[in-house]
Amino acid sequence: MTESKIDLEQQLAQLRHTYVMRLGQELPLLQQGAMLLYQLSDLAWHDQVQDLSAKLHTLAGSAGTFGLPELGEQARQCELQLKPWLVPGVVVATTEQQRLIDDIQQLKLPTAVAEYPTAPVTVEVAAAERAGVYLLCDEPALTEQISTMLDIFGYSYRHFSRVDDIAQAIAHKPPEVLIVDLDMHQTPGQCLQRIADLQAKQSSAIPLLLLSHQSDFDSYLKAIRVGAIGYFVKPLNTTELEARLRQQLSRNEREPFRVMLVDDDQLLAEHYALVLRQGGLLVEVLSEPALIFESLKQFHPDVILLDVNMPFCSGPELAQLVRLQQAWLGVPIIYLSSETDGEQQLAALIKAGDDFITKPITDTALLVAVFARAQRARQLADIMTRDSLTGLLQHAHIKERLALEMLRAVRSSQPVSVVMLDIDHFKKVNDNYGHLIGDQVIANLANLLKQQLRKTDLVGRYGGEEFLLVLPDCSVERAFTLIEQVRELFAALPFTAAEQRFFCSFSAGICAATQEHADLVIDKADQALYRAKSSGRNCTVLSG
Ligand SMILES: Nc1nc2c(ncn2[C@@H]2O[C@H](COP(=O)(O)OP(=O)(O)OP(=O)(O)O)[C@@H](O)[C@H]2O)c(=O)[nH]1
Repeated sequence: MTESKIDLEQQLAQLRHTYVMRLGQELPLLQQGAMLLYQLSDLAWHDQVQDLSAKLHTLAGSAGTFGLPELGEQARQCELQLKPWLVPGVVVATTEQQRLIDDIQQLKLPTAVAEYPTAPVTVEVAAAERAGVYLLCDEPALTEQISTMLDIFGYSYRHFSRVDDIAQAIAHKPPEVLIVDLDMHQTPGQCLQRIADLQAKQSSAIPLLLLSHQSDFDSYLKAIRVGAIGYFVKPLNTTELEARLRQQLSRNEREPFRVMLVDDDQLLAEHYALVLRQGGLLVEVLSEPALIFESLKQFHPDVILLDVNMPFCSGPELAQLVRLQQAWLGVPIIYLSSETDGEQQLAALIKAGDDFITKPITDTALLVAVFARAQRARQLADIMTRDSLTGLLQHAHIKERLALEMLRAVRSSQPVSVVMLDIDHFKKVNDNYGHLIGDQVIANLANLLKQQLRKTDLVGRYGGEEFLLVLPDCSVERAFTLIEQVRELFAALPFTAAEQRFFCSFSAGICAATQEHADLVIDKADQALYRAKSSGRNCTVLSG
């Protein structure tokens, strides 16, 4: 067992201990409160019913989370009995009240509280334990095409032309990604069977990218059944293959998903936060709803998890508040609530909010549910701000990010470099080889830029074949060396169209982002680019 897992279990056990201690004090108070029903009438009786209902609701939602599912279920049954009494003016027979009071007296802590069930929070196999890319292909031309792409983009890879050899290598050290040409000398069926045998020996499936000439439903189905995460129909588009490969390999570098958790029950909130953090998510717990806007601005969550029943300000009210501000319209709001009544759930969703997760929930189910929603939210946010051909930031968004980086640079006194980059004689590429091939050239340059620059650098598609780069903490001299390297790599990247091989190049202009307006800085980089074009293209020019 890893140290962090032991640590998690100790922390969860501590929280559970505190919870059980708290219940030891709260249950007798709840029972005394129920006895009061006999003595109260009218408004005071009604207030007491509301108070009991809220306490039973909280107990129903939390007890299961802390390993007391029977107690949670009993509390839920009591809450349901009480529900019709919440209607103003209702008359409740004494026998019915007696039954509820008896049931509430039955709510007890088990004498021997079972050990806390270990949280089966799954952790993926660390990338460091795996080798880079393995390629299985016995066709020389295709192998060369893929190897060139892998070389240029700097992937570490090994090539195999026999299944037996790759099986041995995998047994020694499995790769992070396996690329397989299904049209090897065996039939695709045989090849797939061998891959399935290899996958069966792994503790977690190797991500698989398959190449084939077949594009029927049956072939796709068989592919996903052996663990394919990508399927490429020939003739192979290496740009697409590289983009998928990078997506897969950069999964471990992706910024963690950010979750804001709003719950007035601190113990529960801490428990959920621990579980989510253990699953690799960044969690901010907010117990003071009035601070929501400040927290949103500072934390920028991918998902907001909201309790429904909170004093002073309910979950749906808080959700409506969040939706008042345009900036947070796209952030999904999920209610994490012990509300099981479908109608109440719908009423909350109609006000604001997107989904319900019902408490109690197991740790794994919580992690999976939140992870899936955060991932989807990040994907959608990307679609809204990124260009569909290249996955780069769109014109308006890269300009916005430049302005932000310039502000940050003032605070940190670090230099920011701005690069304007344009593909040379691109009109000719389109005219000679067609628009689709032109698109491929643009996408390839985008991939190369993403791959060569740092995670913190920002790359945008400024215009058709024009790119704007923002490089934080980077002097213009360093930016020059970096862009020259990318320029040389791009100029060496072969493209193929109708059996013809051709090469492209780009020109670039660089300037330092000083304390001017972002538009002026872009203008300076553009003038440097113009000078690069006039001095023969395929070169980089520094502004000033
Ligand atoms: N395939 C493709 N072509 C595009 C896209 N956006 C713009 N273009 C084309 O890019 C070409 C740009 O041509 P010009 O601005 O004349 O520049 P150029 O031919 O690259 O020449 P220089 O920049 O002077 O080296 C035009 O033919 C546009 O139609 C795109 O998304 N896809």
